[in-house]
Amino acid sequence: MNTASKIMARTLKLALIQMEVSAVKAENLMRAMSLVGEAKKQNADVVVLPECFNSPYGTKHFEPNAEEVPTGQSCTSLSDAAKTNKLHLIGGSIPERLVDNGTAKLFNTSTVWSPEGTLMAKHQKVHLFDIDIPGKITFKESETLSPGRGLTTFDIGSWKVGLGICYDLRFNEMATIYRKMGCSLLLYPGAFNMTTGPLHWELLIRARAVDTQCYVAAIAPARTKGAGYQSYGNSMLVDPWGKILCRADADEEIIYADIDLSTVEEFRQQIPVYSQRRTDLYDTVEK
Ligand SMILES: NC(=O)CC(=O)C(=O)O
Repeated sequence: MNTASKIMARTLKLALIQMEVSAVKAENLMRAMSLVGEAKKQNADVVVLPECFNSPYGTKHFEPNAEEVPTGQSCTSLSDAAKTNKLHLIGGSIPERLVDNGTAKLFNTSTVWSPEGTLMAKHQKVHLFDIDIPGKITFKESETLSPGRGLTTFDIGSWKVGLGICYDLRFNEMATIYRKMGCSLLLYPGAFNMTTGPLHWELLIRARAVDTQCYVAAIAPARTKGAGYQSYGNSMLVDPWGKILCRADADEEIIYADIDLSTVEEFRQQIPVYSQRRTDLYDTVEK
């Protein structure tokens, strides 16, 4: 996109990077930067990395890999990659260390970078992944992480984008509020697992798309043999009709799709559920 079309862009080419993540941060950063370069060669306008792209996903990995935003090593690499390739880059997520009232806290944080390499937005995972399915998976992000306190939107061309991280995808109220704020695209870097992923991942992504009449993308790490947490993978982008436009399997892959604001507008006109809501009978938070 040149500067004029950047301001007005109604169509965008998205690249979702389902990358392999190892225990070596420097290796992950180099791999991510090289994959962003590859997406640029395919003319992507917006590139999205997965949740925890700089270190394995797991409570014991958060503290040793945590960095300050935006001064840490991972943010520096993301800023450079966005600037070098002149594209919008959503940096999946990283463990963020933030000193709050003299106390150091950790967050699961996604950063958004402009084609000039500046930080446009940051989202701290709002809903922490605390679940207990006996014999299958017990995970308690709240043992090490603090929950984010706000919702996050940003603009690319004519698009307002709403950002969430993984477990945030399960909360339809959050997506509904993004719709009320004017979003047409929702992005969820996320790492579902082999218990919840097969049944819920696609279902939730398509449900959020149809509920909000937005494009919805979810971007996972690739599944890595021997990793403590097995990512379901299956990154995908779904249109407002609920149709899957592109989908990865379990391995490392970049998937691409073009999105068009006219599709959002037409669908919203054809099935005008938003204006048909009976807010006299029920409502979520009004914006
Ligand atoms: N990892 C998550 O945050 C969420 C997840 O795996 C699930 O909801 O299932």
